[in-house]
This record gives sequence, C-alpha cells and structure tokens, in this order.
Amino acid sequence: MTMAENKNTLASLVKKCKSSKKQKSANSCKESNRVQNKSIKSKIIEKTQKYLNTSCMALPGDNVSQERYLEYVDNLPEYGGLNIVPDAVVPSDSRKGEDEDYSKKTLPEGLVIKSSEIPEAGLGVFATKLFPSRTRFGPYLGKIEKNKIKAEKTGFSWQIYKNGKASHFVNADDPSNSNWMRFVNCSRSEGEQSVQAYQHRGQIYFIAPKAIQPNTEILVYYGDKYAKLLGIPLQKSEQSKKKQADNQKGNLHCNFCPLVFVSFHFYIESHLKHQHPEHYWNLINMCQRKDTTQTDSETCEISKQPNKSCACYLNRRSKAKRFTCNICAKTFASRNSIKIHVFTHTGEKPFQCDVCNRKFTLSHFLTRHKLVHSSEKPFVCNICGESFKQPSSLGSHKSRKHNDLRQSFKDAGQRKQYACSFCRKMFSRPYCVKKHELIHTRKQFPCDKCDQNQQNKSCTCYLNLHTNSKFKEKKFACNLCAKKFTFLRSLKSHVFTHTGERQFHCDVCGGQFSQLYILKSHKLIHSSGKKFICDICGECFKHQNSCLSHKCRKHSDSIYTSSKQKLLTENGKSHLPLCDVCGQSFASSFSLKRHQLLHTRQQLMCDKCDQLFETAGILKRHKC
Ligand SMILES: C[S@@+](CC[C@H](N)C(=O)[O-])C[C@H]1O[C@@H](n2cnc3c(N)ncnc32)[C@H](O)[C@@H]1O
Repeated sequence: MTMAENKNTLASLVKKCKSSKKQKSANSCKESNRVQNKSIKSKIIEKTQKYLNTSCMALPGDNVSQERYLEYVDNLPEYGGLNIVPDAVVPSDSRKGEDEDYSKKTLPEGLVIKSSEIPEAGLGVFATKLFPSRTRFGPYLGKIEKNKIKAEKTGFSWQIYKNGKASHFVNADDPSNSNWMRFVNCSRSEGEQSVQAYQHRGQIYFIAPKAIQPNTEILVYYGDKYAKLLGIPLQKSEQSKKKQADNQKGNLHCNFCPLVFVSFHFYIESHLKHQHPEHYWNLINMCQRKDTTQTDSETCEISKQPNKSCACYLNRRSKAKRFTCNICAKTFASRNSIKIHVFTHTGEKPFQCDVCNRKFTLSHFLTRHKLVHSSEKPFVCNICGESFKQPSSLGSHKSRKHNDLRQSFKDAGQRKQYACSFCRKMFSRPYCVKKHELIHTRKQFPCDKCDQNQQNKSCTCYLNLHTNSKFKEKKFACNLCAKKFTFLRSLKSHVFTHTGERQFHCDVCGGQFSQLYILKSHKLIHSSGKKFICDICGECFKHQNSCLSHKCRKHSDSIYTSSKQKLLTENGKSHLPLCDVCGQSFASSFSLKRHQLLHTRQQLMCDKCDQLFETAGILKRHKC
C-alpha cells in the first residue's frame, strides 16, 4: 500500500466515523460509538506510527518566511517587547532523564495540565490566569533527533529548519527528558489556536498573539500535514481563504515577510521603513523617480502593490503634515491629531471616566485609567510573574525588586551581536543596527568637483566639510612657509609650529604643547588607569593606538577569527573583505587596511624607545 493510499484510507475512516455518528441516535448507539471511536483512534495512531513520514509538527508557511518571521516575534521594543514566561525551576531531587514527571514539574505558574476538552486528545494545558498578548513560552525541550523515521513515530517532534532546509527534530516523546510544552494539543482551526509556534535560534517557542484568558486551553497549530492526520482542516486552505478575503478587503501582504497590513501608511512608514529599510528607501527613490500617472495594472517592483497605490500614497505623503498648530507651530498629518494636540494647550479633557468622573485629554489615557476600577491586571512581570494594573506600577516593581537582574539582562544585551548588513559593523541592539543601516540606504551626496562620493554620509554637512577643505579658496597664507589655509584658526594653529610657541600647558607636569589634541593625548600619561584594554590578552594601554598596534603585532590571527565567526552568513559563506596578499578575511575594510600595513611593512620606529607605529602622524604625536 502506498503512502497516498494510506492517507486516503485514513481520511475515509475519519469521514465514515463522522457519517456513522450522524446516522445513529445518541442513546441507542452510545456504546457502539464508543467502541468504534476507540478503534478508529487506535487505527489512526497505528497508521501514524507505521507510515506517516509527515507526522512531525512543523512550522506554518514556507521555511524561508519562517526564518524572516523571527524578527517580529523577537524581543524588540518597537513591538512592545515580550512577556517571557520561563519554565518552572524543577526541585533538585527530580532528575532529568530519570523522573517520569520531570516535564510536568517544569510547568510555569498560571498553567495547569488536565484532561483536554478536545475529544480523545488526552491531556492538555490550560491557563489559570490571564497571559497578556506577546507572552512567549519555551523553548520546547526534548531530545535532538536526526533520524526522521524515529522522530515521525512519535506525536511529539517539532521539525527544526536551518537555512530554509529541514535540519533535525526536537522530540519530546520522553516525559523525563522534555518540558510541559509536550502536553499542548493541536488546535482544530486557525481561530482556535491561542499560541503560534515559531523557531528562534534553532529552538521552538510558543507565542500568544492575543491575550490568553483564564480557564482556556492552550492550543497550537501543528502544521498542515499533521493536522490533516488528526482530522483537522488544513491551515493552508484557511490561509489562502484569508489571503483572498484580505485582498478583497484591500489588505496588504508584505512582500518581504508574512505579515499583513490594513493601512498603506502603516505598512510603508512603520513596517517597511523599520523592518526592511533597504526596500523602503528603494521604494521611495524609485516611486519618486517614476511617472505617477502609471496605471493600476502595473505592479510596483518593490512593494508588489499596484503602482497607483504607491503613487497616491507618495502624493499624500508629500502633502502630509499640513496641519500646523497656531500655538506652538508643531505640524500634524491629520485634522484629528491636531485637534487632540490642541487639548494639551487648552487643558481641555474631553474623555471622562463614568465611574469616578476623572477627566483625560486622550482616550487611551482613559482606557488605561479604567483598569483601576476593574480586577484585571494585564501587565505581568516577566521575572517573578506578579501582575499589575498599570505599566508604570510594573516598571517601578521591576526597579524595586529586580534591579540586579535587569542590569544583568542589560549587560548581556549590550554585547555587540547584531551586524549591519551593509558594512558588518556590530551593534548591541537590533534597532541600533536598523538606525545605523539608514546611513547606507539614505540618499548620498556625491561631490560634483571630484570623484569622491561622500559614502555613508547621510547629511549635506559632510559634503560641505569635504568641499570646504578641498575646494574653498585658501585665503589664509602663512608668512613663514607660504602654506595656505581655508580657515584663520587653522593658520593660527599652524604658526605655532614655526614659532615653537607651546600655548597648551599640562597642569600636572607643566609640559607644553603646540596643539590642543597633543595635550589631550599627553594627559593620558598622568591618568592612573590605562583605559584601553586588549580584549584578547587583557594587557592595558593608555593610548588607543598603542592598544591597536599591540593587537596587530601580537594577535592578528585571533582578532580576525573571532569577529569573522560572528560575521559568517548562515550558509557558512563569508561576505567579509579579504586581504589579497594572505587571503585572511576581516570584519571591516578598516580592519583590512590596518592589517595590510603588516604586509607593506609601513611601520615606523621611535628612535628613543623602539616602539613601532603605523603612521608618521602617530609617531610624531608619540614623540611630543
Ligand atoms: C504533543 S501531544 C499533546 C499531548 C497529548 N494530548 C498527551 O496527552 O500527551 C500530541 C498528541 O495529542 C493528541 N492530540 C493533540 N491535538 C489533538 C486534536 N486536536 N485532536 C485529537 N488528538 C489530538 C494526538 O494524539 C497527538 O499525537
């Protein structure tokens, strides 16, 4: 029997069961139904275990969009962060791999494991308290299983993807080697699902897109194939129905991730701009260049929306912010926003609480205030689980009780692990990368007098600086050497090099210097701390240059391998600049240039202390 035939038999068994249920009256057939249900279920299980090589729980959507989906469920402040619910700490007398109840003991507070409300589904997990939206559970724990057949035999394996390809499974079949998430059952429709499974850094997490109400069963969608086996309608068809309905409603499907939007403005200005900045700026540039009279039938290459929508949007965009406040001259895009803004000047508070009559300027202030009169506490501390009515109470609770922990999270977050996709510069937070990446995607200002493109400079002041220094008339000439300067201050500073005058004095040792920057650099000698520390061997330096040249001399291998590891792409290929002499790759072109000095042997030695320097400038400064 082929697998397709098996699946057909399975489907017909489920169908038969449903139709036979209808035919018999409830009272007369109770017993035979029970027996039949049981035998059908055991047949399903038997078939599942025997043949079904698609029985593993898999993430919805194609693998690539799954990977793209990650950033939306990541702990980004612009999405409101996550309410992270970690597993409960298991008592030390319960040993992983030995205690059969181990997985149950990992159940976090606010959840309970009991019989599922879904017929024949066995145990399930229920909420006993409210979990706010964007609550994240997990990761799903189990054994790493590479053997597909073994993984597929159980109903507890989630497929893990790497670079868009199925990689391995996490199998929670063994209750002593897994966590509570193994008890979460499969939703029977998309609407019933209370948490969505997603993969993050090679692990499966469940996230609640909406608040989970107390006394409801936590259900997750297992994926089309497995759901089909359980007799659950295919998610795919629901999805495509939804997409169709969305299209009819005029909703927008983002072309670069699985999200759907209702408002064109929100999609472009909030989502595209911050999540896919390179496409945002391409779109703006491209649409502005194009003739805005294009027809609906043409599709915008970037947004994949009808070109007309882009053109209309851009027209509206240029007209945006035309409402100016007469009092403070602040501008607003809509009449409504300016109306609300004016209340801040007039002191008018049009929103009144019907319980205590307190008045508010904005409706959302009133909504938040109303929580005071209800028992609902939707703001849950992700560290200890205590819940609060107001976000401010949660904030002060965290500062009072968990300041140490917050600090350590903060420190951990400050490790630079996010790379700019253009120049590979590292940042500690995703939004810092995004902000930085705008430098690359924004309009650049080429200099029309020379070939130099003011790369990475997003503002005209850089261009002005460049043109001033290169092309502005140098009207200030030195009487002693005829060297010319654009600015008087540069000439004044230069003259000291002839007169030997050293107008900058060190207040510690009385040393005198002709330039301020030399004095500043000198002062480091007197500071007790050597503030530049080599992150490889821990040696300390007073000057950054000394630290850098130490690293180049002593650790050129390890510096670059560690940064390279971070910057390798997921398929193992490197986008890093390569040295054409030795083939070594580097985190940035700056590091490459610095390294290349080793090959060109452009090192200059100080004749007093034998220290090596990369440039004449650094050597000169050192000698002063
Ligand atoms: C990950 S386990 C869930 C926990 C399971 N209910 C238990 O008692 O251990 C998956 C198994 O639960 C059952 N199950 C989950 N969702 C179901 C559903 N909607 N309908 C029927 N059975 C379901 C199936 O037997 C499936 O193989």
